[in-house]
Amino acid sequence: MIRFEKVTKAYPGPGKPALDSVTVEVEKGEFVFLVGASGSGKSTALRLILRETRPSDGRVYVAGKEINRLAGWKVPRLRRQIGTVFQDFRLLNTKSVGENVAFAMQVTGHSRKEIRRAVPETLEMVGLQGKASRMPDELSGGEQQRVAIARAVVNEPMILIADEPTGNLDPATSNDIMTLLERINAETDMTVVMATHDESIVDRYRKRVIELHQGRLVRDEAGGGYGGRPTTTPQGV
Ligand SMILES: Nc1ncnc2c1ncn2[C@@H]1O[C@H](COP(=O)(O)OP(=O)(O)OP(=O)(O)O)[C@@H](O)[C@H]1O
Repeated sequence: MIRFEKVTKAYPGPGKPALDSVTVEVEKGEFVFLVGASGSGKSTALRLILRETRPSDGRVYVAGKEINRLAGWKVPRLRRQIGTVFQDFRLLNTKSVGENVAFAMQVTGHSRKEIRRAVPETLEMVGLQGKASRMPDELSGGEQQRVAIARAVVNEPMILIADEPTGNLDPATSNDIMTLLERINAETDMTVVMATHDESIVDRYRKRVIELHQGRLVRDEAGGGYGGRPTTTPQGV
């Protein structure tokens, strides 16, 4: 579903590349934690998947397409296949909960009938039934993140990218959000890539762990915890 082949990303200016010859593959339906210290290249990897930036070298494939070769007009179609969730929720604060979720369907050209059906269904799936007319600032952080997740999945993307989704939440609420992400992954077979610093989450949920260190892939371990041992053969080559 996602494949990096010797991907290097160097931003302009001096210093090491943000990603340095990373080769890794994530299959459809997997749930993967992407870990590493601040500056290790996690956000860069996620931005490459979304084609918000392009590799300096190597190839990035998403759903069988090499995204660097994708024509500009096809990028919106690629992005429609990818739902995104962030630490800071990024809701539209002037729109209600229901409108936030509906908006994601409006911009992708769904009919009003489809939207009327899917929005309540999705809000129920994330545990927000009855809250469609609330405004985001009337919700707790955990509830706001549920709205963001509903918005990310309402168009049934193939991939869900979550960049520190529990970063602003207390431990109990973080666990609720993890339970929800796990359920979405299990029930829909959506591929989930979650960048996180949250050691307790990584240790508790025991997913595949991909670890970056200064732009290099140093660990790729099924069911690994946060502090597993780096592999001695970076890139697995
Ligand atoms: N737009 C940019 N221009 C120049 N350098 C950048 C840019 N974005 C990131 N970098 C650099 O690339 C490296 C990797 O950054 P990146 O944001 O991918 O790391 P990260 O692991 O996501 O960090 P964090 O956990 O703090 O979000 C860092 O050295 C960073 O300073």
